[in-house]
Amino acid sequence: MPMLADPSQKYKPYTPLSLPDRQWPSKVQKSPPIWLSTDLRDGNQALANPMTVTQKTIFYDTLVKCGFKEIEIAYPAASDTDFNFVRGLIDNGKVPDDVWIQVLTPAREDLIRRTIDSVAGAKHVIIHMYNATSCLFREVVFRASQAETLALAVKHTELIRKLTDECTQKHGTKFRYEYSPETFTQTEPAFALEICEAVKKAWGRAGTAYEDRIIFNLPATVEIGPPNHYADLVEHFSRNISEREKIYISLHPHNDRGQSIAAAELAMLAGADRVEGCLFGNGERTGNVDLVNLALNLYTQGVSPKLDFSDIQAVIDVVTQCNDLPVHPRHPYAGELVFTAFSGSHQDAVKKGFEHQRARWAESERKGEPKYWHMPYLPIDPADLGCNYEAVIRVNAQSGKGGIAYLVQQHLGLDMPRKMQISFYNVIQEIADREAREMTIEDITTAFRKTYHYGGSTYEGRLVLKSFKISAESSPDLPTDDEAADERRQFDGTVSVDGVLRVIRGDGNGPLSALLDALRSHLDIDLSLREYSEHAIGHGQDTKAASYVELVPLARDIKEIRKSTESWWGIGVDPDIAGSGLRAVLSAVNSAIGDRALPELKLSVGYSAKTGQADIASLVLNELHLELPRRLQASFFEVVQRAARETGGQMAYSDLIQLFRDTYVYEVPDKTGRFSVQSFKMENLGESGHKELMGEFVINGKLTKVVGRGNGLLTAAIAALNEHIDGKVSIREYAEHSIGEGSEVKAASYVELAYEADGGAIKLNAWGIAKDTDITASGLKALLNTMSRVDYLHSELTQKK
Ligand SMILES: CC(=O)SCCNC(=O)CCNC(=O)[C@H](O)C(C)(C)COP(=O)(O)OP(=O)(O)OC[C@H]1O[C@@H](n2cnc3c(N)ncnc32)[C@H](O)[C@@H]1OP(=O)(O)O
Ligand SMILES: CC(C)C(=O)C(=O)O
Repeated sequence: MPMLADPSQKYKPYTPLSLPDRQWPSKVQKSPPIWLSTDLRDGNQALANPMTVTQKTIFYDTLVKCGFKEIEIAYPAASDTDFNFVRGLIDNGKVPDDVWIQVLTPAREDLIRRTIDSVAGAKHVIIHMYNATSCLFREVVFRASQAETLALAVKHTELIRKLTDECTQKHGTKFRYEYSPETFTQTEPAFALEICEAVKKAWGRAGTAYEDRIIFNLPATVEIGPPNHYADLVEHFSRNISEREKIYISLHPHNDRGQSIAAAELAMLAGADRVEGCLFGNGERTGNVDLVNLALNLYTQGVSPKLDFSDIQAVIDVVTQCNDLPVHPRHPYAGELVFTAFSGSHQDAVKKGFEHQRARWAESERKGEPKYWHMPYLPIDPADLGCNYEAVIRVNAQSGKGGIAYLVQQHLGLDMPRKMQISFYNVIQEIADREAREMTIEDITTAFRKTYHYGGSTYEGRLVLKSFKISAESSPDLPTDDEAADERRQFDGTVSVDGVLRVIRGDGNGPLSALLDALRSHLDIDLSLREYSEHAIGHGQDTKAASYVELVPLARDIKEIRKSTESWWGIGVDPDIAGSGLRAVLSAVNSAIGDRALPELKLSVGYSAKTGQADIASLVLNELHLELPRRLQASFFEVVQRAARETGGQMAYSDLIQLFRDTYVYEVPDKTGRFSVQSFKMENLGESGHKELMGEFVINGKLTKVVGRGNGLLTAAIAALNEHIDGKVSIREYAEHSIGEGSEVKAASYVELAYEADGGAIKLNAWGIAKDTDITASGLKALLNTMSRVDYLHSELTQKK
């Protein structure tokens, strides 16, 4: 049968109440009502599978934990399960002193007696009796007149009064009474008042104290009209019932029209003191009013509801398991999706909202003012309900850059610049579109890591920064009288290129352009810097720098840089700001080069070959793991050039490494045996910070006891050495680094000595190298190795003379 063209022929509208002086529309709710949870009332829960005693107990515990002080725990006469549940709570002392348990009974003597038996011995009990009072029910269900209906209510109220008095005398149980003219909203308002007046009189002991007030519960048993109608009926009742001060007016809205929340809120303004309902709106048919929703509506108006949903998920878990009904994903406050923004514009607003709020709250804190929640699209702070912000922004093909950037910020701590956000958004869009699904946090962070080669060895690109030094010294290749040269920066570093270590160097206006210069000259990578930004991550000692760069194809000038349509973004994080910038450059470079072939490290060098100092240093690094200081690279380069010239051309790679070992007596026996360390020990000399070295060195081939003082090991050793050699040595440069990791780690030391003899007639510089598990020993050995080299060079010089 189709829907009717004229439904007025089938459905009658509600009958409005004439209440021209209604007060409720201009009132504002400033305090919470008394809450009554009716979740545990049998029948009202209307569950296909009523709860077991265990489930009811778990639910009850949750209600107590949330702060309910009045809980309708059963319709005890309905079943043994309910009766036993009530007894169990009482007998096991599970009812806190400040909680009133409520039990429901119809107006039938046998059921009333069993109901009161069920609660005997409890401390605080509300007996709730109901009979239907509307015209429809009177005619159809009870076939009773108004007078008979009233008499039924009065008679059973009197019975309850008698039985509860007896119970109080016998067991000390304190009783309150609640009466419901069921189907109140369909009952003639005057008759509802009349029957309640009669019930009040029959009860006979309503007083003004909380414990003495009679409760008139005015149910919208079936929601038949709009919320304003319910409010009118409640205000009419509230204004006309006698001894209002001895009464709590309670609401019991159902949700047949989907307006139970509005009905409850307006009826509270109309004078109600109390609300009955269920968590998340469970209940007969469309449910009872949702108490969580109502409470949190008050909360977001700045009114404490005196109910605690700080861990709302725990409450949802209990309720869904006990009711075996889900909470809808879009359910106010509780649904899985209610704090979630999928669409780009919402995400953008939320992200901006959080940023704005952070600043606003800092200002409020400074001024000692409240930190008000004021967020686009989020009426409540999810954190107040124990939810984190993880679900606030979820990403699918409809999401925008703002949301994605927010997630990257939340999960990786990285605050991408706006243009990079757009660039990364395109990456995510492409994946979301291709895979036609929601992108998880993991999808997004993994895509970020892969795109920018960020976050550990798994995501490394082809080029990885291993070590670097930025110096302000002007390059030997640059004219030293050029003033600009002094302001320039020089990059010396080691970069792994497709797994092979390369020593590269370059210079520029700053560290980043110096690195780009190095990449250009050593690896034919031609890129220019277009944008750079940075921010700190973390606090105190753990602070790191995050840098972001945008690179474009090599451009001649700023105009060309700006115009470029092609660009690559990179990110770098490092405790050192220069390090983070350099890493960001390499991150972008890795995207720019893709899988393009890069010039390989040349494997043969020679006088005529184009191999430079850095290439030779790279070979030494790959073979011996030694990161030669810049000046040692230059020195060894000269040695190589000379050797190549002497052999008339190219030099094999293995010969070059052997040449290095022999030159610096590195990991080969010193054939002359003229300088070495046999033993040594160091002592601190009081507070001066000076040290004394005592030891046995082989000096000029003789085992010699030595003693020397200095402000460190090397200066003390130099002092000792100078006592036993012709001429004098002093340290020109010292460098060290570790080789390997963990327990395998070793120290490599490099010493450059300046030597002077024959009253200045002989002057020479020499380098020495040593490796040891102990950093002190490696330094000392390097010094003595250098002495061997000095000795060798000296004798070479003397022979020439
Ligand atoms: C609106 C609500 O949610 S009220 C709560 C609903 N919850 C329940 O009903 C709990 C579960 N109910 C039950 O277990 C049973 O109904 C019982 C045990 C209470 C009673 O069972 P029965 O005696 O078999 O009666 P039955 O279930 O048929 O109830 C209908 C009878 O109760 C009468 N009745 C209904 N409501 C009331 C009332 N508030 N006061 C007095 N009598 C009532 C009806 O007029 C009818 O009487 P009749 O048999 O003389 O025509
Ligand atoms: C018993 C009454 C209060 C009831 O549940 C209703 O009318 O919905």
